[in-house]
Amino acid sequence: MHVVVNAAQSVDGKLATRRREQLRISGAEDFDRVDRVRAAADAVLVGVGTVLADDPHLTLDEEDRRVERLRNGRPGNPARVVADSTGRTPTDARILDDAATTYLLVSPATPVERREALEEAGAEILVVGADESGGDESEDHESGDDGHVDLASGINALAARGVGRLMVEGGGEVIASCFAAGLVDELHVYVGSLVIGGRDAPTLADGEGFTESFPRLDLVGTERLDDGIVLSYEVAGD
Ligand SMILES: NC(=O)C1=CN([C@@H]2O[C@H](COP(=O)(O)OP(=O)(O)OC[C@H]3O[C@@H](n4cnc5c(N)ncnc54)[C@H](O)[C@@H]3O)[C@@H](O)[C@H]2O)C=CC1
Ligand SMILES: Nc1nc(O)c(N)c(N[C@@H]2O[C@H](COP(=O)(O)O)[C@@H](O)[C@H]2O)n1
Repeated sequence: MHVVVNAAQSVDGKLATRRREQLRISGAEDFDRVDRVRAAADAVLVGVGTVLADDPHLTLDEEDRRVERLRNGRPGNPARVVADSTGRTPTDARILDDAATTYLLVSPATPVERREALEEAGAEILVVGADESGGDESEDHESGDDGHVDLASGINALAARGVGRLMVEGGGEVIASCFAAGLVDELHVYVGSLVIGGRDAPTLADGEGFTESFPRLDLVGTERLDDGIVLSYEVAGD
């Protein structure tokens, strides 16, 4: 599995405001680049925090790209995936419409009735184990969260369904977990020319943070878009 993380942040590393409301950090040129990255992916993954905050659709904006995928025997849109330990995705979330397959990675703690309601709403439920290493409930900022799914197992389940290239769009908790589990191959960060500030605002990699064995990156590209810059990295080998 090849995992590509993409996010837009302010100069001070924030993905959104402390109110966790969606914020336009980049502009039209960068959204077109994001659409290209999505078009190359078999699936796009976000955390349920992003679903609750942004209600994203996670489909392609450009019809030409959808047509090209169909011509190549692929679904018009990449599949959508939510890391959603206890099935908190609302049944009327935009990602549950029929524009693409939507997988919810839930833990065994998700009640059966909740799983059935989400399936009824259009989701394919993949039950994967809980992450033993992360997800300290006591530190989970007012999220009502109760544990994290094991993303490595989730990725294996996706691979078994034909996903070979996964784009991770956020938010900060899920990106941190991907790095902590050593799953990331590429990182693309759009740095917008603004300061958001706020110690409680989400950053590119939240979670517990590293005190050693920091993920090291090789800077492989820079591109000026809109009024900001895209930094492209590959994750360095050992
Ligand atoms: N600027 C950007 O590019 C983006 C910004 N955002 C912003 O990020 C914020 C949402 O980010 P977060 O609150 O960090 O939520 P998140 O989207 O990272 O979701 C975290 C939640 O996912 C669930 N989860 C299940 N398994 C997990 C695992 N293994 N690791 C981590 N989480 C797991 C937990 O319930 C956890 O609370 C919103 O304000 C949104 O607007 C989100 C995506 C992109
Ligand atoms: N790349 C990027 N630039 C910004 O300025 C942003 N605010 C975001 N946010 C994320 O993009 C997703 C929106 O998806 P849809 O347009 O609904 O398909 C969502 O995950 C936002 O958090 N990204």
